[in-house]
Order: sequence, then structure tokens, then C-alpha cells
Amino acid sequence: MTDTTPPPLIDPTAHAIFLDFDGTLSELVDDPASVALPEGTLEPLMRLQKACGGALAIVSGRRIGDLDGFLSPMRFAAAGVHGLERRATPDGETERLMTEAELDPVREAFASLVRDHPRLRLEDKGLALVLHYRTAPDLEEVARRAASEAVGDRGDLLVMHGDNIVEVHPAGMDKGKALADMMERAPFKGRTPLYAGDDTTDEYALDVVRRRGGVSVKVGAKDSVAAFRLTDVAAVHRWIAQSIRYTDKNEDPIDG
Ligand SMILES: O=P(O)(O)OC[C@H]1O[C@H](O[C@H]2O[C@H](CO)[C@@H](O)[C@H](O)[C@H]2O)[C@H](O)[C@@H](O)[C@@H]1O
Repeated sequence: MTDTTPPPLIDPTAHAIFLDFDGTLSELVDDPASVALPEGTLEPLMRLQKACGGALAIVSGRRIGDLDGFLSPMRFAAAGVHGLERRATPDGETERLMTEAELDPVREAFASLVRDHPRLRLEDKGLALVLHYRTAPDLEEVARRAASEAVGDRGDLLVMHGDNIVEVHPAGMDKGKALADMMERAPFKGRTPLYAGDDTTDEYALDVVRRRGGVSVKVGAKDSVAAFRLTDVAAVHRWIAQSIRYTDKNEDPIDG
């Protein structure tokens, strides 16, 4: 369904800018703790944030605290753990919409699983638990089954599949809902939403943005509801840099 059309340039005067992190701003790597922005890309991102008056948020499956480390010294509004964590303004407090204890039985089941299968990696994000199988693709089914069994018939928990990961977190939130909430508040309210993301979990946000007449951008080759496509992380950063150059020259950005 995704068009191969490249997106219009970002208009910092009109767009509310929402960006995914892994696979969009940073390349996917084997070790989730070892990600980094490509060299020279943080400064244009910070200039974009300034140009849009702070109407830029990172919307990620990551904890906001982890994003802070990867994007330092930039401070930014964010939805973390698929919207279960929120920071409305760059210097605001991070709110958590649920508590960690709900996941304790799953936490125990996953700890036992990785003892039996040490090639699986467990990432404990507090409000979400992730099993990583990027470096052990033969264990994908083991991980998926374990997640499904650990959740069982608990309707308060959700199993989500991402890029070489299976994740369990409290139900009721996703990136689309998080984006819609942020659009109700300054400095996003009244702007046109723009979202770029690469993974299946980004589809919730891409769908909300497309329905609202915004700019929905899929990064990579997977199927998507998005209207536009960028090929990879490098293309995302070229797009940001080009958009900033247009703004700096005071030329009219191309309509979105
Ligand atoms: O919403 P995102 O910002 O895209 O975060 C999604 C998940 O990102 C991380 O996992 C992904 O990136 C890792 C590092 O490149 C990679 O090893 C893994 O296979 C990817 O799925 C993060 O570890 C997860 O917690 C996020 O949910």
C-alpha cells in the first residue's frame, strides 16, 4: 500500500514533528545498548527542533531516560515505551502511565527463559519487557511462544512484535494514541502532524497521521499505511538537513 513517493520537506512553521528513534534516526544494530546517531546528524536535528519552536517529539519504544543518553545534549518532548512514558516538554518531568509491578509474573517467566536460552537477550524497560532474537533468529518462535504463554489470558497485558523483538507491556497504549494526545497540547496543537518511522509499531502513528491529513513517512521497505517513503536512516537525515537548509534560506518549504 505504501507509495514510493518521497515526502515533502519538513516545514518547521507548520508541522508538528514526530520521529521514531531506532531504524529511523539511528541504524539498527545487534546490541540495543550500543546505538548512536550517525556522525554529524544531531546538530541538524537540534536546529530543526529550534526552528519549529519545540514542536518536535521523539516517539519510541525506548525508555525516555535511554533516549536522553543517546541524544545528549539535546532535550526534547517524548513518548517512550510506546506512549506509556510521556514528557510533554523538553525540560518537563517524565510521567509513567502504568506501574511496573503488573509485569512481575512475565518478568519471572522471561528471566527463566533466558537462563534456558542465553542467546536470547532480555531488555527490562520497567513498563515493558523485550526479548531480542536479532542474533539468534532460530529462537524467534521460542521467544514468541514464551511471550504468548506468559501473558496467557491476561487482558491487561499486550504482546507486541517489532523488528527482531517480541515485547510485553500493559495494554491500552500505542504510538498512535500517544501522538493524538500530544497533538492536543502546545506546542503541537494547531499544527499539521508529520511522523517518520520504520517498524510495525510505528504503523499506529502513521495511520493516525494519514487520517488527519498529515505527512506519514515509512522508512525502509516494509508494507505500510504511510503515504510517503524514505529508503533508510541516511535518507531521513538528508531530508532533515535539506529541510533546515530551506528554512535557513527563508525559501518557502514545499507544501505538505
Ligand atoms: O520505537 P523505536 O525507537 O524504533 O524503538 C523500538 C525498539 O528499539 C530497540 O530495538 C530495536 O533496535 C535495536 C538496536 O538497533 C535492535 O537490536 C533491535 O533488534 C530492534 O528491535 C529497543 O531495544 C526496543 O526496546 C525498542 O522497543
